[in-house]
Amino acid sequence: MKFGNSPSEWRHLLPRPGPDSHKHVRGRLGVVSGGALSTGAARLSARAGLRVGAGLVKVFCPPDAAPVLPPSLEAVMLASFATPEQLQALADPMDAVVIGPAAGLVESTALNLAALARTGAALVVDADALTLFRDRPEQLFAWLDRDDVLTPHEGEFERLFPGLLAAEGREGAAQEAARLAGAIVVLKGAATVIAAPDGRLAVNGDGSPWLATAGSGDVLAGMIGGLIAQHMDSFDAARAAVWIHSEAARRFGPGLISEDLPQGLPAVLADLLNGSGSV
Ligand SMILES: NC(=O)C1=CN([C@@H]2O[C@H](COP(=O)(O)OP(=O)(O)OC[C@H]3O[C@@H](n4cnc5c(N)ncnc54)[C@H](OP(=O)(O)O)[C@@H]3O)[C@@H](O)[C@H]2O)[C@@H](O)CC1
Ligand SMILES: Nc1ncnc2c1ncn2[C@@H]1O[C@H](COP(=O)(O)OP(=O)(O)O)[C@@H](O)[C@H]1O
Repeated sequence: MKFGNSPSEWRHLLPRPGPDSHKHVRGRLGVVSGGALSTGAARLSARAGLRVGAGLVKVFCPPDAAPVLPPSLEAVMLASFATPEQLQALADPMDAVVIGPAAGLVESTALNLAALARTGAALVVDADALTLFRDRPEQLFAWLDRDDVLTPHEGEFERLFPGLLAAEGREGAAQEAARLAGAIVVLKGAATVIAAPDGRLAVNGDGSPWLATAGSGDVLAGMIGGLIAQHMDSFDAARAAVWIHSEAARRFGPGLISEDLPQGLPAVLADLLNGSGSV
């Protein structure tokens, strides 16, 4: 079933806190950080997850990053892990976890992903956690559930699904990739295609070119994770996040850097939830 991606299709599904909500009820998001020199991407994801409404966001970092992160995290919580088993224990209470942004193209990233797959959390798999599996995509797919989300740009997509884009075009390739992976696939680009293994397909055709800046994909991964943590269906979370991300960039315009995106989200969300403004 093919959808467009106008807000009228999903705005009624956006989460909002009720009078009895507390932070744990609103949704818990985990974000796996890279090492001491690679923490920025996880910070972007975490901040975006909080801004999109997750009640609690925790960054999980390797021990060398633990002294680096606290000065740049305020509302975002922090926990360090030394082994995949420790990461699994930390992630177990989470509703969703983002892994991949600046995670490193090292085997520990694969082991960490396997550990997360043993938890009940839905996974958002991006960047290095995609590229790492370029020679063994079946291993990644075997660890995924149908509510997990892969967020490749075209380069990452080609690494996991060689030749599929050229053979099928963007929509067909995303659909086939979702079927092969058994998970939601968000094929990013000027037009972003969101495909589910059950055949649902949405095309977000009006992406903002101001998003062509380092780290904007890390923000999107955090937004998708933040909406899933709030118990939104993963396909709807992904297509809503893609639209909101692009709208925040469009409103900011020239000079946008990825740090600006999370702070642009409240105005877009307010217009969506209140049914006002330009949306
Ligand atoms: N704040 C931080 O800490 C940030 C940290 N980050 C982290 O840095 C790490 C490495 O990131 P990265 O950019 O080098 O890896 P990646 O995107 O695979 O590019 C490698 C090659 O792929 C290609 N390629 C790229 N995009 C493409 C596209 N859309 N469509 C098609 N092809 C595309 C392109 O090849 P070319 O076309 O130049 O031959 C490019 O040279 C990673 O861990 C990431 O998470 C970033 O998130 C930024 C913010
Ligand atoms: N020209 C463009 N028009 C619209 N959206 C774009 C354009 N270029 C990039 N984007 C969007 O910006 C984001 C870039 O993500 P990604 O390539 O993973 O960057 P990073 O790894 O630096 O975070 C994606 O959401 C993509 O759809």
